[in-house]
Amino acid sequence: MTSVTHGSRSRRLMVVHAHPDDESIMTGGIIARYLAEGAEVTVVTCTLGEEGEVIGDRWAGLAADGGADQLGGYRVLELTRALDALAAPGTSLVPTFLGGAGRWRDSGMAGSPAAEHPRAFTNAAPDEPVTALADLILALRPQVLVGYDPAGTYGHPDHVEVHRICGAAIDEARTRGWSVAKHYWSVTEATALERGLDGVDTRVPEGWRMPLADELPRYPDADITTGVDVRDVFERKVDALAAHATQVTVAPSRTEYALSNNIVQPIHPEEHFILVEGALEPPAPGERETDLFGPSTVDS
Ligand SMILES: CC(=O)N[C@H]1[C@@H](O[C@@H]2[C@H](O)[C@H](O)[C@@H](O)[C@H](O)[C@H]2O)O[C@H](CO)[C@@H](O)[C@@H]1O
Ligand SMILES: [Zn+2]
Repeated sequence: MTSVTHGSRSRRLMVVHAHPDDESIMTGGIIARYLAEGAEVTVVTCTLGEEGEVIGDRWAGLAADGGADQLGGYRVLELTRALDALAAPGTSLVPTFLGGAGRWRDSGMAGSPAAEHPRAFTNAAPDEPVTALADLILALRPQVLVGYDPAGTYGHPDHVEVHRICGAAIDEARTRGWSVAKHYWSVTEATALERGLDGVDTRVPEGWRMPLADELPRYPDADITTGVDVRDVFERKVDALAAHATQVTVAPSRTEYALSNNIVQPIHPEEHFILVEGALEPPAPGERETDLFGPSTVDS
């Protein structure tokens, strides 16, 4: 049966991410905004982030490399805290790990020996994570699914795999009875990046540095189909970033952050997306959607 869903109560959003911290970095605003508007939001995380570097001394001993290899468990706590920060009063949000917590492991940056680990996400049998995600789609029936672009955001192998499994799982779910109405890639808009970095160099926190000219990923403005204003939930997004304290440091200004590489990155008040397929009413050339669900979403 097909019905047109306008009310936010029937809106169901699924965001799919590689590691704990990506959800807040790339989609913290839309998670908080749509939750606050009454939508059901599912944050799928594919690994525990076991291979992350650790900011600061307090938890450095948890790292995989030369440490106790307990960082993954600790990042579950950080993710739980971040999702709490994004959830408006009266709403709740808990982690959903693809395949269950611990099923797949952080593969490390490109070239890392961590990719050889038997549970490494990029070492999985190709169809396993796809079917696991399709199972979640069939169970939760999101009208909108947000994943990553083909480059895997900045080329991280786990991000590239998230891109692959999202497209494949949407296809599999369609054959098994649920059509995701709209599939987006979460990306950074070039102008938003430039605007966010403008003027920051005069107040870069001690030890941080400005990014080199093309160091941070971005897409030309013309490629962006959708921009969602998240200013109303901006402080929640900042608090969620701060919850990932082994991975993210928020600047005193609360308008920039840095990962363990100490490269300044803006915290964006608008989040940008590329609509991949399934648009009921694709935006006219040169125009942009401002709502992932758009004026109406078919809830088939
Ligand atoms: C945002 C993100 O995807 N972080 C990943 C990434 O972490 C980066 C990596 O350690 C890199 O070497 C550092 O320079 C950078 O500062 C880190 O953010 O890769 C990690 C390992 O796979 C992953 O755990 C982390 O979530
Ligand atoms: Zn990541």
